[in-house]
Amino acid sequence: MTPPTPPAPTPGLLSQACVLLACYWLAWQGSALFEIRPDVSALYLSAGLTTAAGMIGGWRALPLACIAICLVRLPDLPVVSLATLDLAGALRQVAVYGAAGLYLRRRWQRAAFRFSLKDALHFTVVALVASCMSAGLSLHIPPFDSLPQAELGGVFLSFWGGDLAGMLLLIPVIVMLQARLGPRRASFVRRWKEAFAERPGEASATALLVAAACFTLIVVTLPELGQAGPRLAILSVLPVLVASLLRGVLFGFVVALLTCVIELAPIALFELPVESVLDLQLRLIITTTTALLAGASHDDKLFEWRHANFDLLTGLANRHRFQDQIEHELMRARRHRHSMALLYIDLDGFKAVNDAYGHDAGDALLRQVAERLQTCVRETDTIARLGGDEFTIILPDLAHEGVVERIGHDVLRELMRPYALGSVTAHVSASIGLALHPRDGESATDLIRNADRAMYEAKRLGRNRMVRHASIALPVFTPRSDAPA
Ligand SMILES: Nc1nc2c(ncn2[C@@H]2O[C@H](COP(=O)(O)OP(=O)(O)OP(=O)(O)O)[C@@H](O)[C@H]2O)c(=O)[nH]1
Repeated sequence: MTPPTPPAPTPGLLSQACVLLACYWLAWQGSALFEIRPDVSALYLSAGLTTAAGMIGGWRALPLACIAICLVRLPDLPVVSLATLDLAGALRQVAVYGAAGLYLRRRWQRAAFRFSLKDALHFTVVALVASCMSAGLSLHIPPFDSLPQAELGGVFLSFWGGDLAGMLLLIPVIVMLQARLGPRRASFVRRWKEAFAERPGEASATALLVAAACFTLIVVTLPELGQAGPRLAILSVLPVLVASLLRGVLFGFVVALLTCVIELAPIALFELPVESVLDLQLRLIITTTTALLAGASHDDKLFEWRHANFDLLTGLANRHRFQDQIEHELMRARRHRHSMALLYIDLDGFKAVNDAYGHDAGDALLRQVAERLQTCVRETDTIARLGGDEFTIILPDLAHEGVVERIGHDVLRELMRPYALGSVTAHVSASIGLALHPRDGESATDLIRNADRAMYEAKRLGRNRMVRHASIALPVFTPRSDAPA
């Protein structure tokens, strides 16, 4: 049996506190950079950070967050006001956004790999409600509680807009960084590449995106647009919409962030006048919400398509896609009078790995098998996992049959190499059944059945070998497909 893998060391409280403090300092400075009216920031990143602290660290992180908020604001505020405004402000923030984070915690942990449309909607609504509550509470905190009635609306809106923009900008970034750049990055990149390879029109989509981005730059930065400028700037949401619909949340959000930077940076750098802070905040909110919702609907469709066509463990084609592909390749082979091969691969001794090292180790081995198979064939060949430890390879456009012998040999050699599974090393081999079109089967059904039979013959003969169907002396199923070579 494998010795249990030691748990990954968790960072200590002190280092967590330092990281949190550094994050709050950055968020505070980032928000201050966009303070376009005295005490009114276009976005308040601290709100998003507190929600993220609740989502990632749970309720234990919240007292720490409260202390961090007070500490980072200390140098920027007169000491007298600290006991009232700052502590009360920190408590308000932690109570509302921390609670929102705790509420989102379970959902976020489940949806760590992607924002589904449902999750994106849910998150947007929670952000909206939390920012409304927080802005409402702010009016009861000094010095805002002594403001005249007429000014309360403006204060409420600037708090609400800044907090909501800050949440919508920051939380998805944190969640996506956590989920996507973690240990599964490699498989994510592979899945991403595969998905792109599958989608046609990539070049025109990119051109469309570049055109939309240029349009935004012109709209947002050209002062000649004069009065129409601020109103037209809402069209800067266009590239975000295009990017999100074409490529999903992650890409859409990157474009949204760039768009927000393009909108905010000139204001902050050149101290340009801003007509209405709320307008600007609303644009940021609309931009980020568009990226989330449009991107999530794209990701949902992609997810469904992947589910229907790919094996989620290995990223290879699944049985359904394999069936489509073999029919398609057979049609091509008949039309061009090419021969085609089907390899039916079943691992030898895989159950023992599962039994000895556990299901997770078995899964890791299957993923490595998939990677190794990919090194043995061309990109145009189709590798599928039919289920369990059964794989198939379709080799279309065969120049001559000797190629199959070589590939079969490569596969056997590759799959025999030891598998490093964490702290243990496992060994398996493979039995391969080979059926060639047209000699070993005209139809997909014949070809699959005959390759499967040849694979069982390889097992019977002692495993770790490839057997060609035509070479087996087996009872005849159909006269044509079982004729000896
Ligand atoms: N880890 C893991 N195991 C799986 C998965 N799907 C099926 N299995 C297991 O794979 C094993 C396949 O059984 P067999 O094909 O009989 O295993 P084997 O030891 O290779 O036997 P031979 O094919 O006779 O050499 C079974 O124990 C299944 O429970 C999966 O997705 N992950």
